[in-house]
Amino acid sequence: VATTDIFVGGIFPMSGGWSGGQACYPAAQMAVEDVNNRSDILQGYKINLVKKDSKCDAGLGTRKFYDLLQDSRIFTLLTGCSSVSTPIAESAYLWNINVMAYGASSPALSNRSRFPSFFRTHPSANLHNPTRIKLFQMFGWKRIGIISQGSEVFESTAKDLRTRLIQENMEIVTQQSFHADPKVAVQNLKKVDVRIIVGLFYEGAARKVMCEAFKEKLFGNRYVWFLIGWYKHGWHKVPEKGVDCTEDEMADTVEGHFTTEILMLNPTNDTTVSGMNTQEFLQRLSNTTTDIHLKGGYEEAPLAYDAIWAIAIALNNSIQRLQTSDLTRNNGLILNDMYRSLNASSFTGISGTVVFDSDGSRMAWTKVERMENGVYKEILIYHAEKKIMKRINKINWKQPPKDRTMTVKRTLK
Ligand SMILES: CC1(C)CO[C@@H](CC(=O)O)CN1
Repeated sequence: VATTDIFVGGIFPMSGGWSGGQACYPAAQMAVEDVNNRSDILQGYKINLVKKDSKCDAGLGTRKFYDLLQDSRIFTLLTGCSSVSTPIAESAYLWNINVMAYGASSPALSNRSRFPSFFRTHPSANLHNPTRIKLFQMFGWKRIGIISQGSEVFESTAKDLRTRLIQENMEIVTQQSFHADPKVAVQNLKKVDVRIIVGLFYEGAARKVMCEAFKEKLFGNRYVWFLIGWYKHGWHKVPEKGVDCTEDEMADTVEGHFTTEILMLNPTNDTTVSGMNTQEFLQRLSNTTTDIHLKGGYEEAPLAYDAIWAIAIALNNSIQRLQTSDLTRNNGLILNDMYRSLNASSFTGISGTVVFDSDGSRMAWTKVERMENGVYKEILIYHAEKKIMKRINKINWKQPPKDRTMTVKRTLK
């Protein structure tokens, strides 16, 4: 049977701020191979992934998008990095192209009017916020401080967190932001005696913030820090320019902090739409590249694998309604039909159930860990959309710290 070739563009960051293409490209290739080997999906069609390297740079990514546009057979695109996905997703619909981001976390991308044909298997960074709020409610914390690094993804996340805190009648005692040096921001946190603090910054800045916290004595069992869970293992022990705290001082400061992160690997052992479970996927992935677990984007590889499946399943629905000649970006037929199919996606992927919200963003499980005796302990997982919480381990504290200095009410004799 003659097969019709389908060409999917793929822009992968093989280096740069987030070098996620190193593990995500092999994962996407694996999905292309698996889909092409199935007789029950896209029967008579063969997917071809046309790869470009963006180096996680917006300018280069835009040039690579332009290069892919020279191939008129391409009508769907995979992208990584928020900085690269944003300019592409802003204009792709003008060429009748659907965009599926496996590696873009910026909350700003959840905006249908600005990104009409954008979907992502990578959840928005905002997904951490309902989980943070859930923990505040569990422990009766209503006075919250926020300290964020001045980059778009963290400013947007802080804005969303503020909105949610106000909705929950919680008090934002202060919001401090910084660019390079967090010293003043941390001093300002100390001044207002805030005890529950959410930190939104990259890993390098986290080392600077926590050293300043040590100097301001903004740590210990009267304080609770919420940091981000995707820093690399032992992040607080890595030497950092401008950080003069010792390893022990850093260890004392980070002891007891919580982290939130988005689960990118299906937490169950379900058999997924591909026929594999997560362990089989990880085994096959490790066979594609030596030491792939040390490469950029290893955590996000399931998102890239599922991005291809999301496109294949949507396309499989669309070709029931369209002709092969309609698989082109010369008209809006496949753009609109695939958009409809993607909107209705709901399948069990390696990264969990793949469902997109009305802005094309992925819902997913989040995980809470706490550093106890210098080691991260899994506390619970939480699904904000399903409102399901699964506890894993107990927290090792006598009682939760208070969110303010408790003034003892003097009873008049
Ligand atoms: C969890 C992380 C590291 C957040 O940034 C994403 C990259 C980006 O949003 O540019 C990749 N995944």
